[in-house]
Amino acid sequence: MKTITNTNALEQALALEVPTREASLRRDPSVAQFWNDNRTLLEDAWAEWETENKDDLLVPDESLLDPRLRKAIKDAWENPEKESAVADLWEEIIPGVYVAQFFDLERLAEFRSYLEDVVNSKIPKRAPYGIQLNRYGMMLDPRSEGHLAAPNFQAFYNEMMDRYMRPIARLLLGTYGYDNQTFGFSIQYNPDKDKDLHAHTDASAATLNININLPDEEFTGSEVDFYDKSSGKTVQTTFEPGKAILHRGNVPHATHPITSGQRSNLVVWLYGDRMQIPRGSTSSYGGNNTATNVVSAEDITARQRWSLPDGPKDTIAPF
Ligand SMILES: O=C(O)CCC(=O)C(=O)O
Ligand SMILES: [Fe+2]
Repeated sequence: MKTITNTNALEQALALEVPTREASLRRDPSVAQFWNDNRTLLEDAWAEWETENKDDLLVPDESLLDPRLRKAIKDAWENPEKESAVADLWEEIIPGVYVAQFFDLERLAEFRSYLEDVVNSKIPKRAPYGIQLNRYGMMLDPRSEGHLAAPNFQAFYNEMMDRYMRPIARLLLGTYGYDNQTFGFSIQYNPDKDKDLHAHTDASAATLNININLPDEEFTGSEVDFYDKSSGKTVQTTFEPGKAILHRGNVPHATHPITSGQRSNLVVWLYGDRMQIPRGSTSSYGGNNTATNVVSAEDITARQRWSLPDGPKDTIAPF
């Protein structure tokens, strides 16, 4: 059997005519069609881009992450009974919302320059338009068309989701049973465009929102409010370089307008098969679900938390 490999996918991808922002915003059927029709071509183009530039491109991996977090995660995978050292790195600011250092500040500039290389590749990428379109963002998960399909990036993304986010969410938020599936995108706020995000909940069991601003990239405004349903209080958080917020998707949150500078974040989600999220969760966008088979968090062992889901990844994308 003859297999056809696309040897000039990169060239072809660069020649594509990308749907306009207007068409994307109005969810014109031609937009989804464009990304679907070109899925394989774009994936091939990313692979070709990576090979062609292998001498200059960073190979992103977990060495970009905070050393203390890395050590605690490594120890917990080796011996799940040591998982409390991971929990100790996260500060709970309200029920269901935690903060920790995620990226290593020493390495963040390298990762940002990698993302700049990604943008400069000019390979068409789809911006996230879940709740509002964020024109400088991109889709990270293979379930989303037009995603950042560079194989080395995908390896890093999977490592982040499988080795870090899922067991941490199980440990802190009790998501076991509702975290097999992954989703992710990046966003960038700036004062002229895409400056805020109105109040919403996520269609996720857990959301990990990681700031990737460099220490000299200051900004004002852009605080994120989280609403604590149990006390009726709102907690205001300000992102710092490399810091991550892990929250239950059902905690209502909203982003204040950014008033100067820019803020860049990676936002990644976990949820269950068929987009299930724990009972009682409702979401203002991206989902259609309520779950049935609630597993009590107390019945889950440390060994179960530090394990990979055995089912396949599905292909349904929230947006
Ligand atoms: O302003 C942001 O960083 C987005 C906040 C958000 O929607 C989230 O963390 O889910
Ligand atoms: Fe959100």
